Amino acid sequence: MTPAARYAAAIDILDKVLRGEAAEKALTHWARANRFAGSGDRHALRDIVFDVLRCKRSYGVRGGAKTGRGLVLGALRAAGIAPDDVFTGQGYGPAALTDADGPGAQPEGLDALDCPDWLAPALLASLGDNFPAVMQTLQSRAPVFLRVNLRKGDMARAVAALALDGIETQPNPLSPTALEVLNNPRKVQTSNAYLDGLVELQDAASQAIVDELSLRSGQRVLDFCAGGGGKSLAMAAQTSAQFFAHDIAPARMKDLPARAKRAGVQVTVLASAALAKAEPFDLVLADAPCSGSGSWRRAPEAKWALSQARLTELCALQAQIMDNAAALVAKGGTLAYATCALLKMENQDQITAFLGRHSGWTLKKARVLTPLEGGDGFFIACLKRKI
Ligand SMILES: C[S@@+](CC[C@H](N)C(=O)[O-])C[C@H]1O[C@@H](n2cnc3c(N)ncnc32)[C@H](O)[C@@H]1O
Repeated sequence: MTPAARYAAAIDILDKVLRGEAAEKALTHWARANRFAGSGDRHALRDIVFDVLRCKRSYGVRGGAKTGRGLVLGALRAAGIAPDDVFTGQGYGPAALTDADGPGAQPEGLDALDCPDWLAPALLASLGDNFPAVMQTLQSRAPVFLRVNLRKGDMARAVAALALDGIETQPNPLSPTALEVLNNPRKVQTSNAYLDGLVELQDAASQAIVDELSLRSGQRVLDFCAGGGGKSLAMAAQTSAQFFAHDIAPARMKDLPARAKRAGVQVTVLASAALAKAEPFDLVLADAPCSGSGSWRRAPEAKWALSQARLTELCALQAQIMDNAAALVAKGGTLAYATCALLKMENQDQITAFLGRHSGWTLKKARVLTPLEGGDGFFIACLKRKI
């Protein structure tokens, strides 16, 4: 496909996304209907669509319309690419520009930051002076990070193994196990280091959160909201403890046994009904569902889809999950509450409210990471239950 044809396809896909279809689905449908397109075209198209969605608001202003065509026009203007070179009306490219497309405008204020109006006060209150810089960081693609599985080898071995497959990496200061992928990120999942379980795809801040848990051998550890099991695996790679994974939606954990096998670690999957028999645990991690505001670079549609009603619902669910998880912690044990959210109401305020609801718990430590540190935005707090 020519670059112009890719932009034309992106316009069609973006129009579907604007009508409510999920971007991943729209991209998959497009690929099925256009089997001539190779993987290079599909990847390039995906990059265009997600780059645009991150900056949907500012590109709409630059392009003069909140349509697929307007957004792509805005993206080209923002990147300094002459729109006439793409909107040629030739071959499979988008129709030539007319007066109706208009000159667009320079985005300012919340337009320029790609920040939803209703969320700006809460984000500003949570991020303070960092608000503009964080919002600007969320306009760009996230780096790709790997976690080196110390059960299988050290950092030097992982770097060398990846280099043999043409993947250059460099250690990242967020975690002693984190490597940033510098080139060929799409080769990772077919590399020997990945297939042998020496590395796993995981955001560096997500790894830093696990580093905060001070895991010790012999502990019984429950990942209460395990999802795909990313944090279960990171925890199990750190020490020889007994690791358990649970999620209210067990299907989310379906790949966990195979991933644990590849990583050379043991994680026991527990159904909700089995929790009562398995408790108490020395450490329960509650990596709760949240706004995902710390990972909007990876999932930009979530930024625009979040509503006040959904946020209120999430906050109530987070409080309920903390209460449920706390009931599973042994006396003297730890409840670790984590989110990939930037909002205080999902983070520090939840801890304050928990301590107000429950006596006999103390806050041992808390850490806030924003995308300014390089990885996703994350929050973790460790609460100790009295003996
Ligand atoms: C942020 S995700 C977890 C991500 C995962 N820990 C990881 O590192 O890949 C939150 C998870 O919480 C689960 N969840 C939602 N409500 C829950 C509940 N009441 N109890 C336990 N898990 C719940 C969701 O199904 C979802 O998989």
